[in-house]
Amino acid sequence: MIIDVESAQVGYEDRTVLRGVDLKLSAGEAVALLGANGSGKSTLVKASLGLVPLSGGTAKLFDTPLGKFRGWDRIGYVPQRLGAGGGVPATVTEVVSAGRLAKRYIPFPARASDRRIVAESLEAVGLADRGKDAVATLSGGQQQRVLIARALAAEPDLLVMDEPTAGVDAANQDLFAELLGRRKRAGCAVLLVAHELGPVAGIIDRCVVLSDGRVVGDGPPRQVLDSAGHHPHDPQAHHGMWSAA
Ligand SMILES: Nc1ncnc2c1ncn2[C@@H]1O[C@H](COP(=O)(O)OP(=O)(O)OP(=O)(O)O)[C@@H](O)[C@H]1O
Repeated sequence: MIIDVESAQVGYEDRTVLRGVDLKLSAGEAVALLGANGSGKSTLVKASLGLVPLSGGTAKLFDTPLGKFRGWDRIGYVPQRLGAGGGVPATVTEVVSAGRLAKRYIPFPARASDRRIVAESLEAVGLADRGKDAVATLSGGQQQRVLIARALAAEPDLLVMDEPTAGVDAANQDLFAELLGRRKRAGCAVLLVAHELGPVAGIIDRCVVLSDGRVVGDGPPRQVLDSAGHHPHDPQAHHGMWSAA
């Protein structure tokens, strides 16, 4: 099992945000994490990676309890949004090259093999011609694609992406889906937080739906989305998610 979270509980200050959540992800499997704003999707992702502490339950990565896990170079993680950034204007290529850091001791100058995969990753997200540009000069959607390219450049065994296609246009979402499919076929496990599946729907094996810190659906996309689409209590909360799937 690549991710194995059982009965996870997480709270911020005095608020409970995850209330006993299970999440399992196998090699070569792609899971979409769905749910309304504030349902706990990002928190579950962070808890799975040890970025927020569990107050209850257990979490393993690659069959290893989080506390003992050392294989961070096997994981590509794209957080929700690129931070506002400090004073040094990083270029697009630098940010993507950082995805190779975990693979080696001395980061620069990059080896030819590193440069090749950085270039391929940029090409795959449609940014081949922007490599020398400062990241800050890119649009929000383009910056998001820089982070996606960085995660891909690390050739991870687990890709975790929090709303990777927010702000990415339709053509590039197709490209992204294709790329994700390729990684998956190479045996990579994929965990995706999404509001809408869009073009990515075709490569998703399973959807896990969160509501108020609990799993309320877990199964093949069709099945989960159909049943949730007929949810009697809160149709508005899921509006848009179903229509795209
Ligand atoms: N660092 C934090 N400190 C305090 N509360 C937090 C923190 N991070 C998240 N929360 C709260 O926890 C709840 C779950 O947030 P989370 O980001 O996990 O949800 P989400 O499903 O990913 O939402 P969204 O779709 O809006 O990103 C929200 O009510 C949020 O305000």
